[in-house]
This record gives sequence, structure tokens and C-alpha cells, in this order.
Amino acid sequence: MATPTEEAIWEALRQVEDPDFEQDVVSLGFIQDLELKKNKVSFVFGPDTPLCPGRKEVAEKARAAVEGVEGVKKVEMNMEARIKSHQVQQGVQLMEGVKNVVAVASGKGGVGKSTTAVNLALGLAACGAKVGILDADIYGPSIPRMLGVSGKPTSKDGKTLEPKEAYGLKAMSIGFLIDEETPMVWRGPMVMQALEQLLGDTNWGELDYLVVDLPPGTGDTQLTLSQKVPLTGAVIVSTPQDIALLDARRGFQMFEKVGVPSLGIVENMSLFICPSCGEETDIFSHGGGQKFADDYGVEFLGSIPLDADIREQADTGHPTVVAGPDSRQAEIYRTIANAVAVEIAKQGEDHSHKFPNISIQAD
Ligand SMILES: Nc1ncnc2c1ncn2[C@@H]1O[C@H](COP(=O)(O)OP(=O)(O)OP(=O)(O)O)[C@@H](O)[C@H]1O
Repeated sequence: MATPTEEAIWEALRQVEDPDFEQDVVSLGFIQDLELKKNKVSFVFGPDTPLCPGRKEVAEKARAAVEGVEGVKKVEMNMEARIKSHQVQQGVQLMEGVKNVVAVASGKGGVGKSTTAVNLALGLAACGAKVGILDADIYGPSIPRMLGVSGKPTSKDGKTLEPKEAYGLKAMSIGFLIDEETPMVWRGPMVMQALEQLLGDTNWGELDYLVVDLPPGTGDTQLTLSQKVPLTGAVIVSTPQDIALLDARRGFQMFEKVGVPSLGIVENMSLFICPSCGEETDIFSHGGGQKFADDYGVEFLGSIPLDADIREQADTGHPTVVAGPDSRQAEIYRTIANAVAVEIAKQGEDHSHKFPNISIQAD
């Protein structure tokens, strides 16, 4: 029987493409620690994303490709997500231990930004990533309600704040510190300061992704906030009407101004799924998100239907990804989480030098 060569194995692996990246697994650097001992091959499948189902399928194709090399008798493959840090510095302090910071934003309020942020965070965690969520929505912090957690944060050392834990996520919210009834007029400047503290003083530990739920809109407050965080990139959530009104475009323009890469757009409340018969209705002419993405050269990350379960679950502290993990809706959120992770991985490791540092005052 022929003895396999390393070259033949690498060549076989080069034929395996990851459809999300449209590149082969060798060029992507996903194959590591390859060893050949006589007829036995071992390697690590170590993508720069969590091990979402799509990535595991690619790993299995890689294993099959190696098994198909003449002379190979045994293949030992270990799958291990090796997520890299892609923080963009923008003149602010990088957050130690936090590999990627993802802003979730929207052109206006009420489009489902927080619901999407929570389910995105849980979708990333469902793929095995270490995930945190920071509720920076100073005008209407809803993460505590959506995760079913409340109360003032504690501190072990009198210096750093301990995040709350919910469904495997580490969570910190401005809502833990202020009373929901506190009038807005008091909140602006005080809350901005508190937010800076939450960002810098929270004991996040080691995180692959920190999802930041920004306040709705694209004004100075959002700009200032985006500049206080070393964002890896931004996800814009829009409804079909919002896309038509080009509110979404303003979101992208805001991030462009401060040099934050756009990871893509999520179209929320697009199709209506009838709760009794399951029929899908195109109330707001769904599909605008894809067209928007094509027109403006941004990634289309997916559409989420307008669905009574999503609303009920988010509003009662059991977001869809954990309340109904086998549902089609949860699968949609996990697919979006994978798409976001893929876009982050495509960012490259350090682009801090590429971007200008524009200083904008808070309003
Ligand atoms: N896909 C969906 N289907 C049905 N209801 C949804 C969906 N997404 C969000 N909702 C509901 O819409 C309401 C607004 O959602 P959410 O609080 O996430 O919006 P938001 O954009 O963060 O709003 P704001 O920033 O103004 O607080 C909530 O009651 C939520 O449960």
C-alpha cells in the first residue's frame, strides 16, 4: 500500500472550500498542527469563528478529504475554535481579554434592535463562544428585562463591577444602575459617565465577543458612544419600512465617519408568520434588505420574521434562541450569528492604523 505524503494531504485539503468565506480551508488558515505518522494523520480544524453548524460541516468535509488520500488509514481531527482579536483601536483603550466588540445599532427606535442583539449574543454562545452583552441603550435599557435579570451589580474588589450571568452570557446594563422611572432630563450626562464606567470597569474576563446594544438613532450620542468603545464592527438592524426610508443608510454613514467597519444589515419583522396556520405573508414587501445590501455594498446578514413568539419570549425574559432552540426562528438567529462571526473573521486582525481618530463631543 502507498505511503501518503504531506503534500498530498495538503493538496486534498486545498480542495475543501468554506462556502461562507468562498475560500479553501488551507488558505483560510483553518488547518493547524497537521501531523503525519506512517498512515495516520492528525490535525486541528481551528477556524477564526465559533463552531456553528456550517463550520462543523466544513470540518467534516476536510476530514473526508484527508481520508480519501491514498494510503491514509486513520484520521484524527480535533475541532477547536481559535477566535482572534479584531478590536479596532480608534484612539481608545483596547479592552483586555475581550477579542471582539460588536455594536448593534438602528436608524430609529422600536425596530427590534435589542431583541436582535440579545438573540445574536445567544446565537454566538450557542456555537460555543464566550459572549457578553453590554446594554448601552441609555434611553431605554431593555436587556435586563429580556434576560430576566435585575438588581445593582456587585463588586469583589471595590474597583471592578461583576457582570450578571444569564443563559451563559455575561451581561451589564445601564438599567442595573438607574431606576426605569428616573426622568430623562437627569439621565443624559450622568448616564454617559456611568456608561464609560460600565465599559471600562466591568470584569468581563475572557470574551470572544462583546455585543453592545447602542441607543437607537444616529445622532451625536451614538457617535460619542461608538468612539468610546474599540468596536470591531457594527450590525445595523432595520425594518422593511426603515430600509425604504433610508434610515438604515444613515446608520452605516455614522459608522463610516468614525472608521468602524460595517458588518452588515439585519432585516427585522420582514415576513409575517401566522401563529395559527404558519402561513408566511409578505406584509411590507420583504426582500428590501438584500437589495439595500447589494446597492450599498454591505453584507446582508439575514431576515427575521414578524412573529408573536419572538415578541412574547423577548418580553418575558426568555429570548427565542434559548426558549425555543429547535424552532425555525432560533435557527434564523443562529444563522445570523454565524454570518456576523464570519464577517468579523474577514476583518483581518488589526486595522487600527487605517482609521482616523475623529473627536466628537457628547450632546
Ligand atoms: N421579529 C420580531 N417579531 C415580533 N416582535 C418583535 C420582533 N423583534 C422585536 N419585537 C418586539 O418589538 C418590540 C421592540 O423591540 P426592541 O425593544 O428589541 O426594539 P429596539 O429597536 O431595541 O427599541 P428601542 O431601542 O427603541 O428600545 C418588543 O416588544 C419586541 O419584543
